[in-house]
Amino acid sequence: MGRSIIFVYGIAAYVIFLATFLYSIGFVGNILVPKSIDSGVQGPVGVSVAINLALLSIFALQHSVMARPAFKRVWTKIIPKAAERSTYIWMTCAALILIFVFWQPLPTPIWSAAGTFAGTALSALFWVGWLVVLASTFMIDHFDLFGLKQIYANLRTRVATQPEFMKTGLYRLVRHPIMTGFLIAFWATPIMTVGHLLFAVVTTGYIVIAVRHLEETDLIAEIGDDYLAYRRDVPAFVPGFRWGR
Ligand SMILES: C[S@@+](CC[C@H](N)C(=O)[O-])C[C@H]1O[C@@H](n2cnc3c(N)ncnc32)[C@H](O)[C@@H]1O
Repeated sequence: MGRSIIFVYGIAAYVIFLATFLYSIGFVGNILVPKSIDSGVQGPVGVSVAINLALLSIFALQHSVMARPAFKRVWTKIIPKAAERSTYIWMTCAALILIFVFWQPLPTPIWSAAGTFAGTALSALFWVGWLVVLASTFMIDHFDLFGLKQIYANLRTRVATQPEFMKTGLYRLVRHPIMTGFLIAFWATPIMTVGHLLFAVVTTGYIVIAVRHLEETDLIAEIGDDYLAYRRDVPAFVPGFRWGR
């Protein structure tokens, strides 16, 4: 691939990511989008649960495999190194779009606080969650995380520098603020349906397992004692809450 083609490919990945990110907010929050987590007609419960679990598994598999250093080493023998992160973003968006299109609604409410103070507070918390996600991406390295740094450096015949290990800002409070933001956004809803609960439970399980057993294993291998000390001192997801260490 020529440098300009890689650049356009990476910019397109970022644009698609922005659209997918915005759609995710609407999908989880049942806001504005034509197809959301609770919209549509319910089918047989067993079939709906099986389809939804399959969709979430595809996302988890894509995310877990493509982010591993060993996979990247092999993968970048096939595709240009500068396009690796953008390709990861393309595939992440594809997995998310599959969820948006094929998700089966299970709209029976578990709790309903709409129109109450608690409901308003949960709606506000939902937005706080997404804001925490976005802000945290800028605290590590937003442009590296979404491949723009790599494609720009490549365009200028350079190699992008590695992002620094971050321990300040929200990363001083918790080790995984992006995931904390997602957890808040997925659970804070004025109306919790069976489908939404399935989504929240499965994504929470995946986040906890993947972060501890995959991402942190890679970070310890890469950073070593500095990360181990950070892990000792800073909780995983909830500020001041030691259980999440
Ligand atoms: C999707 S981000 C999630 C980061 C973190 N788990 C969170 O929830 O905020 C994954 C990337 O962040 C990087 N990362 C995780 N913790 C970091 C830190 N403290 N400083 C810099 N990069 C970090 C990982 O190496 C990985 O490439």
